[in-house]
Amino acid sequence: MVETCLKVEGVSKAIKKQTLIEDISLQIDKGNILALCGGNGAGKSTLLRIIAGIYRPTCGQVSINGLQWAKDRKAYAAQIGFMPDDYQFQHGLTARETLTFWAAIRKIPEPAVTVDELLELVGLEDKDKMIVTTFSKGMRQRLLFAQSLLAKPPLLIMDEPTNGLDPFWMNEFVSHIRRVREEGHTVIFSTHQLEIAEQVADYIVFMSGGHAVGEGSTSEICERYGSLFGAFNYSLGLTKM
Ligand SMILES: Nc1ncnc2c1ncn2[C@@H]1O[C@H](COP(=O)(O)OP(=O)(O)OP(=O)(O)O)[C@@H](O)[C@H]1O
Repeated sequence: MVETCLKVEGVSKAIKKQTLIEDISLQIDKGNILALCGGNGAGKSTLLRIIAGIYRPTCGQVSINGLQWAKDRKAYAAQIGFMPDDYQFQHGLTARETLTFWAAIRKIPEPAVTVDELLELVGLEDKDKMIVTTFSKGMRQRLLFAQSLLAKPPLLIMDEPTNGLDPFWMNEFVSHIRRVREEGHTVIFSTHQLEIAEQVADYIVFMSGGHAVGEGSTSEICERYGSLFGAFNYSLGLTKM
């Protein structure tokens, strides 16, 4: 029987009378990958932050493996690894110290994946003593990706994970995410890179103006609209089919 990992039901968020997202519902079966696609300001990051427990929804609810943030924060937090799109790194810490620091904050005394393994996975093993604030954008992204895997969480939430990656690391990212899925993890990520979504996502949700404006399995969408790009333009009302 297929089990649901993530369930988002009627979620809206307003800040100071401005509606950021409205009445979003979606779900992901365990071991599947969902990509959120949409233009700038569509509401992707807002939705991911709500799922990660960083923002409280104004209404609606989110459950991960049956757990809700409001009812049991600790158990909910243990379900997730979050890769933010923008992060101010702790000043003065090396790459190794940064991962150890996050493991301590998340109370992972013996991480499921060791810091050495993670540094190697993201190709930073020989940069482990470098101060992270001197890293390039792509190197920072790779370190953020590594930290999201620290606890080998059931649900990985990633905001623009391939932003700033060079073509080699973009391919590596695709391989890592496929491996993560093979290990039974569930993934939700946002991206502007439709080719990445096409390569790894089982399911796509298009967002525009804070609403979910189209969704379907990647293969169905590509068959129906010719490509994700065609569906993206259609979902934004840029082309008529
Ligand atoms: N803290 C906030 N306070 C007020 N408005 C916000 C806040 N955060 C985001 N917004 C607004 O909410 C809307 C959705 O923003 P969000 O960052 O979720 O979009 P996005 O789809 O992730 O965009 P992008 O692709 O450009 O990263 C935008 O209009 C943005 O200006």
